[in-house]
Amino acid sequence: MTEKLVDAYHLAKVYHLPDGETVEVLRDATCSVMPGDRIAVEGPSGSGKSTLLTILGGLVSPSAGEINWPALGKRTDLQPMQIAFVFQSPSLFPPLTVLQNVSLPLLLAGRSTNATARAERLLDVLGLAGLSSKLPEELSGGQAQRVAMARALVVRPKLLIADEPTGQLDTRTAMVLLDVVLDQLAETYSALILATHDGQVSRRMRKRWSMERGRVSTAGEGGG
Ligand SMILES: Nc1ncnc2c1ncn2[C@@H]1O[C@H](COP(=O)(O)OP(=O)(O)OP(=O)(O)O)[C@@H](O)[C@H]1O
Repeated sequence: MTEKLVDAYHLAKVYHLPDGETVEVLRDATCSVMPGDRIAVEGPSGSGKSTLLTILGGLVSPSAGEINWPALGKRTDLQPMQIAFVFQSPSLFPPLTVLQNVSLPLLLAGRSTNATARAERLLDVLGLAGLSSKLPEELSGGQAQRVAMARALVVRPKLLIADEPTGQLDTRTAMVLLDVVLDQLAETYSALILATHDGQVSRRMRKRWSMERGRVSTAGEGGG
């Protein structure tokens, strides 16, 4: 039987603000992710998409509920090789070149053999080879976003979690990026969870979850 990558029950996330107020930004979220899944998470700004993604990826603990990663192991086993993230604002290391940024996760994980060659190949398929020796400060927002995607893919993660990864891209570039990402993930039957406001991007996913004021509906699982 194929094991789930993520198995989450009745997740909630509550923040206690300095003024004493309590905000419940995630409520009763039950969902799971299987190998090979393609999931779009849609919903208005502030509905809780980023919160859900960081919890599913093990970066943030829920205030209530239960989450497990049956096929991946314990929370401490998840990063950097099993679950990779692309954050809303690209988080490249300023002093490192593009090529160094992309190969870094492999070096940190002790997989230095062929790290540079793998990073170069990914930059090439993403159409970014010409940027290899540039520093992050020399990149446009969209270029930085695509470099961050290369850095996430370089480890061949079992699950890629991407928070609005095409937000700064024109539609054509976004679609080309998505083609490459889906091809790369298909090689290892890896899953993708992607938060997006872009209907064209979300239509490329097989499943669609929608969020509204902290609640997630997975009714769109059959779609696409
Ligand atoms: N650390 C925090 N402390 C307090 N409130 C927070 C914190 N992080 C997020 N929130 C609140 O949680 C709610 C959900 O935020 P979240 O970033 O998950 O939404 P989102 O759907 O991803 O929004 P967007 O589409 O604008 O990125 C928002 O009201 C936000 O202000």
